[in-house]
Amino acid sequence: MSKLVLNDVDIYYGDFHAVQSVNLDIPAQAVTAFIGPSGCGKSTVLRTLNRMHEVIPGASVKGEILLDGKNIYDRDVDPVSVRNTIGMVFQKANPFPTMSIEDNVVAGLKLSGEKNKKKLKEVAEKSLRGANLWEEVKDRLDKPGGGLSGGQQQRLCIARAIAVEPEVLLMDEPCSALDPISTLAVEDLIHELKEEFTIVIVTHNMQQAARVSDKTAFYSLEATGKPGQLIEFNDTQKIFENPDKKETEDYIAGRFG
Ligand SMILES: Nc1ncnc2c1ncn2[C@@H]1O[C@H](COP(=O)(O)OP(=O)(O)OP(=O)(O)O)[C@@H](O)[C@H]1O
Repeated sequence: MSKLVLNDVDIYYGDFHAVQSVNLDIPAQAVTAFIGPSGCGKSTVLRTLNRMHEVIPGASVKGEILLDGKNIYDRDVDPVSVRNTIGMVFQKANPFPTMSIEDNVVAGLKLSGEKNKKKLKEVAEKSLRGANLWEEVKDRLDKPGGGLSGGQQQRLCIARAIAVEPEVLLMDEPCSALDPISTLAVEDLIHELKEEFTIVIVTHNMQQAARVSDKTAFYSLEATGKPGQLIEFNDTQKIFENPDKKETEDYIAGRFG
């Protein structure tokens, strides 16, 4: 079943047409990877999926993006509620550095008015367990988030993202700042999280796309200044072993980009 459906999505930064006519069905409880050369619009498409694109001055989106069949760009939809349902994890782990580990995890819940200390503690533990970080931090929950290693900070950010119980998690190169061991820890986590969430991940690392994703969308662009396009979308295995388009094959084989 599709969780997110993009119908004829065009994306702009002011007059610049960054991405052209994307049609894509993102399946529920699976990992979908976005790959393609630099500047083809992977992050731009990702940010339209939870209405983060429009916070950039002059930025706009045309077309429809349906979440469970409802267009998230309809006038009656509150962008804040979209961002609660569709959480995001960024390239660089961005915990609040001086805030305690526990408070980092429940920051979003507190912001939405939750004050019950028992409930906050429960959610913190559940989310840290969910992010495979609990065992490493359970004895120092009151210590600053900034004191964790890079890989731990990224898992802390994932714990923070899942604490508000989203349905979809968007990840923009979540491992690009991590060492190989932390990367594997986050990849294992992504694998577990898809039981519960729909995940969309932008990655430059093709091995990573092949390892973690069920579906892969390959984007490209004809030339700098031209809009990015979705070239091919299919099962990850098919994209990597026997793509339909020559452009995809060239990119996967490292002949382009
Ligand atoms: N805030 C912005 N304002 C104007 N143009 C932007 C902005 N962000 C991105 N762009 C442009 O939109 C196009 C797509 O960028 P985007 O970052 O989505 O590509 P990408 O495929 O994610 O690239 P990379 O792999 O290098 O991160 C590029 O031409 C980029 O310069």
